[in-house]
Amino acid sequence: VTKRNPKDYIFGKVIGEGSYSTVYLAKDIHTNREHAIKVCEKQQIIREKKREQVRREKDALNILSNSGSSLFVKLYCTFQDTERLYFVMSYAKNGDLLPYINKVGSFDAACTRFYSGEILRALEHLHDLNIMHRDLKPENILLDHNMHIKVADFGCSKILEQTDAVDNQSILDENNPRQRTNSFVGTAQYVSPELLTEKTISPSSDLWALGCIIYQMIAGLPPFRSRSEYMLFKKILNLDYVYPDGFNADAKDLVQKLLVLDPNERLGTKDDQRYTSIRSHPFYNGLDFDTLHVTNPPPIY
Ligand SMILES: NC(=O)Nc1ccc2c(c1)=C(Cc1cc(-c3cccc(C(=O)NCCN4CCCCC4)c3)c[nH]1)C(=O)N=2
Repeated sequence: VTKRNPKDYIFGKVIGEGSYSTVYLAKDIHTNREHAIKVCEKQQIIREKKREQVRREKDALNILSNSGSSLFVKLYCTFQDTERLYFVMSYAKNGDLLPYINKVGSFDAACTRFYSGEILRALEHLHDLNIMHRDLKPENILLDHNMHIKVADFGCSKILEQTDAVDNQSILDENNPRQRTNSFVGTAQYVSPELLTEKTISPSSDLWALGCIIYQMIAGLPPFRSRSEYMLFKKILNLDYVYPDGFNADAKDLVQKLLVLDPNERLGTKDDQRYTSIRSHPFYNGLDFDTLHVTNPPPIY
């Protein structure tokens, strides 16, 4: 197969922007298929010391693209020219989850169950592949033409190498030193306490973010908010958040079991098979996780 180049695509509107990348809607002139092409400026990557992140993103996307799951954006191909790197990925026509939460203010229980259930299935798949996302938030949960999710943006992801061997089971073992990472990752409102303090890396940090997202689907805003990042981190470390009146009681119980300061005590971290204890929480009563991908999503209104 000949290597693609920018001339194989008609570039359209900008559909995403990052500190060192821009995502364009583009059409492949040979297949007429629409793609999202993430274009990274090489100079910017070097200036921002993001080479490691770009490499991790490509490695994670390659593993996921060959894993057979439709719950993630697929990486079709990559190429480069003198100034830029190009990642050709799936185009999710309906954009990300955040404008939908903002548009309706609050998801009803059926929508919260369905969409948090799809995110849970994505985390089961991701963590079973020893990959952590580490920047899970509504803006990184995309919606395809059928309104099913596709998780995007693996720029903060970490593939747990054999040497790390850090997953929730192994860090339960007292004499297993916690792995430390020196790079702060993620978005402030959704970052877990252990990433703020010991810099521990564990899949459990994505379960904390899931708790924040479930809260936000129902309350309309994330649980921890402040204009100052320092105050925001203080609130996270003090578990300083409140449930609005009328918050679904089962969802509240589930969020309380995910927004736990100790990453080893979060619901799901002791499961032999991920994440049976979250799937069996009363909030998900009646939801068939194994057919979610072929179920028509409930309308968001
Ligand atoms: N950092 C990254 O890697 N980012 C990526 C990667 C892959 C990718 C990606 C980002 C995508 C982002 C994206 C953005 C959009 C988009 C942008 C602008 C407008 C819209 C849009 O109007 N969608 C209709 C949905 N609206 C939403 C609000 C309520 C009414 C209806 C979609 C569609 N897909 C994508 O499709 N594929």
